[in-house]
Amino acid sequence: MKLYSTNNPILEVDFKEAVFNSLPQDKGLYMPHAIPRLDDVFISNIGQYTLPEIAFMVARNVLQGAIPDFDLHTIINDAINFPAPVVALEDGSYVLELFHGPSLAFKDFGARFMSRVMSYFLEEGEKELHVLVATSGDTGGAVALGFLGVAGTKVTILYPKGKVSPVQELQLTTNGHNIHAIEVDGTFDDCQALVKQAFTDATLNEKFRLTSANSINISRLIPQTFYYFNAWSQLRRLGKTEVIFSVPSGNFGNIGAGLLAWKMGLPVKQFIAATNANDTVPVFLESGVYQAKPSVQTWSNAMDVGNPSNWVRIMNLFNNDRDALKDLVTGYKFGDDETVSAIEQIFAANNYVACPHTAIAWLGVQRWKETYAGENAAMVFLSTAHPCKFPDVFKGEIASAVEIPEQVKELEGKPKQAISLPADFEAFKRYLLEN
Ligand SMILES: N[C@@H](CCOP(=O)(O)O)C(=O)O
Repeated sequence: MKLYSTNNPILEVDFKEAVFNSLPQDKGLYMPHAIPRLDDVFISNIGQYTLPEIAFMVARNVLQGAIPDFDLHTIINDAINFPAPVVALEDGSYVLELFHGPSLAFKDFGARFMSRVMSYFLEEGEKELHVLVATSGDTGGAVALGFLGVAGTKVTILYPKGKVSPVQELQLTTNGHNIHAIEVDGTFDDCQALVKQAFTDATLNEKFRLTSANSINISRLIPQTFYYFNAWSQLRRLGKTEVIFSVPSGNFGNIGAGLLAWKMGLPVKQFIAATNANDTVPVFLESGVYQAKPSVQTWSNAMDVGNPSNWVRIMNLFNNDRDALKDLVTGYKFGDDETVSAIEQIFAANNYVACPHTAIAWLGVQRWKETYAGENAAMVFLSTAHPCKFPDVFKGEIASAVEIPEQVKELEGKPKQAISLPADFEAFKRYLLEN
């Protein structure tokens, strides 16, 4: 498998180098030179395969031998050891539940696969790997659990102070060992900018072996393709012949993975990129003007991203042709009031509690159905996080209906371990050098 930089199409690095570098020096993002189509027979018969079997076939197809089959099997069976069911709702739509992993968010797919791949590639006696990650809520917890105790790694998580939910904060800050947390007085975009700047800083790169666990790292994105294929497998078993995915979108890694899956031959009729008030992409799709803007805080905090990192990858997949992209991707934006009302409507119609991000994806389905009356495709909205991560959002009987999983109960009372920093690169750099 060879990868290029979105800023330099003739660059060629192998998978291991892309995983450890995270970002090319030219500040582009790595993309595979070839995204081979999966065998048609496999896709036609996908309904007979399990999630780990699908994950293996998909990973092998894209990695092209970068990890030998036996080792890839081991990595996948260890990493993807939780289900991702498609659940039919009373209103005729389907919810793809991606929150059954240890951190209760879809990020477990990427973080667990990535940590095992890095550990596989790390050789004994090599310099410690310093993993930097910015989070607006869910990535941090998944990365913390994915890397906790992984020999030869040290993780630093940056999160925006006061802008993640209390459960998310506990997931990030109570691990100890090789996991360190910094609360940054700023937004997620500030955290992401600090991490990106660290990769281009000569002193830091001399002293540390830095890598990123955000979806800018290609090894985070590949495993997120697995659940799209697995959803299609479940829909085929239900006799469905067409699918539309509505994806709650912030940093655009999730929908980016869906588009990679589509490139590999997954027959998707349409993707809906559903955002909150952080609407950089819907505005671009509508107007052609891409204007990154400071993120604003919403109830769907993990999607509070004003400058989505993966957008460049998505444009690249479509040769920067907005019209071609618009044939497959529709952008919708929804406000907090609509989100809260969607949570109430979903509960009233289905007795189902959706987290705010999930509710936005459901709203995407509703908007599509209003626009295209008589749509026959299965409408699947992605549920990216367990509702218990957002207790402040729910009231009354909805709040009472939220089940609290064991791993959240266990977090109660654990002391927060985080240091505070301003959104200032020199302060961050000093912290890294002194610690
Ligand atoms: N929504 C994310 C933001 C970081 O995105 P990533 O997919 O690049 O890790 C979060 O929950 O932290």
